[in-house]
Order: sequence, then structure tokens, then C-alpha cells
Amino acid sequence: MNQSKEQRILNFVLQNAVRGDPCSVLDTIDKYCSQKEWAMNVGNEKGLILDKTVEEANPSVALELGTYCGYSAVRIARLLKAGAHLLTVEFNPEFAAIAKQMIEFAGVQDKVKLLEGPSEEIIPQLKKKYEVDTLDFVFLDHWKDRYTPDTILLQECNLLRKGSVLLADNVIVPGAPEFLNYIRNNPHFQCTNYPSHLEYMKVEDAMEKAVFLG
Ligand SMILES: O=C(NCCCCCn1ccc2cnccc21)c1cc(-c2ccc(F)cc2)cc(O)c1O
Ligand SMILES: [Mg+2]
Repeated sequence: MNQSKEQRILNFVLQNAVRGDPCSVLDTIDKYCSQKEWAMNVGNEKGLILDKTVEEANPSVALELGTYCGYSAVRIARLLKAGAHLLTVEFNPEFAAIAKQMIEFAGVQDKVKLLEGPSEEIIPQLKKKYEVDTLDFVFLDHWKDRYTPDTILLQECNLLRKGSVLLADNVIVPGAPEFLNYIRNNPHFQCTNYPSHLEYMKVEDAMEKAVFLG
């Protein structure tokens, strides 16, 4: 049975990156996806915006919605302080299996917990089942029409605190117009837009940061 694109990306990393070196894994994925097969990793240009946002938030507990091959999970986890951790949610079991191997190869597995399932089921379980108090940082990179309902769900589940930082990928392409309208008109959030480009393409995209004001 021929391999998936995601399996080809993982194999390229296993054969070309340095085990235990997160930056080498990120560079190797970016090399493969810019030269051989496009894939929906956040990429290096938007990745730098993600880096700066994570460093500024310096989270103890971070949540990612949309793991895919684990590129942004490795990207976030490599910046976390001692004792901090990332919970990353993936809906697709094949992608989750690839991401698990990617995260382990990068050597960040002690900082990352990969949760399989839909965000609308997992978010309500975070406090009791995953012992989360509140989330310091949330990266939204899953179904674009789930950004708004899941942001509402995070608030309903009391998972945000004054200063919690949300960062949303792809607010231009594929686009999350309803989310932008919701979050920019919500007095409980302070929003900032970061123009960029779609990963590995000369197509305009952007990220939106939203700080919860309590
Ligand atoms: O669709 C995107 N991502 C979401 C993938 C599916 C997520 C499913 N999923 C994961 C966790 C989870 C939890 N609960 C429910 C569902 C869940 C995406 C697409 C593009 C893109 C594609 C084609 C094109 F021509 C231009 C751009 C670029 C990106 O950067 C993207 O992120
Ligand atoms: Mg994305």
C-alpha cells in the first residue's frame, strides 16, 4: 500500500535530521515541504511569529488544536521552560501516529502530551481528566470553522485567565472570517494581526493574536 505524504515527511526527517535536535527537525520538514511536497505545517515565516508569541507568553501550560505532523508542537515545545508542557489535539489517527514519532525523534516528548479526538470533546475534559487549571497559551490551527466555537467553549470551561494568549493560524488562507469578526468585536479580547504568507507559498496569509482580558 503506497505511503501517505505525511509518512514521506516523517521518513525524510528520520533519515536526514539530527535525533534530539528540534531545530534540525523543523529545518528538515521545511526543506522537504518547500522543495518536494507542500504540506500544511505552519512553516518558518509564520513559525517565527509563533516563536515570538510563545516566548512573550512564556507559558506553563499550552494547548495546540491541530497537531498534524507535529511541526508546531516541536516548535512550541522547544521554547518551553523546565516543567512547562504542551497539550496538542489531533483528530486524525494517522496524523497523530506520525506526530508522535516526530515529537519523540525531536526529543521533546517529555514536554508534549498528544491527545486524540475532536476539540469539542477534549476541551471540556481538560480540567478534570488532564488536570489543567487554566491555559496560558492556545495555538488554533485546526478546522477554521471551529476557531470561534472552541474559543467560546474555552471560556465556558473557565480555561482562560486574564492574560491568556490565543494565536490563530490561517486567518486569511484558508481564512477564518467569522472568527476575526467574533474576536475583534469582543471586548474581552485585545487583538493584534500579523500579516505573513501561506507556508512555502507566495500567497498572503496572517496570524491573529488575541489576549484574554478576563
Ligand atoms: O485545514 C487546515 N488545517 C486544519 C486541518 C484539519 C484539522 C482537523 N483537526 C485537527 C485537530 C482537530 C480537533 N478537533 C477537530 C478537528 C481537528 C489548513 C489548511 C491550509 C491550506 C490548505 C490548502 C490550501 F490551498 C491552502 C491552505 C493551511 C493551513 O496552515 C492549515 O492549518
Ligand atoms: Mg495552519
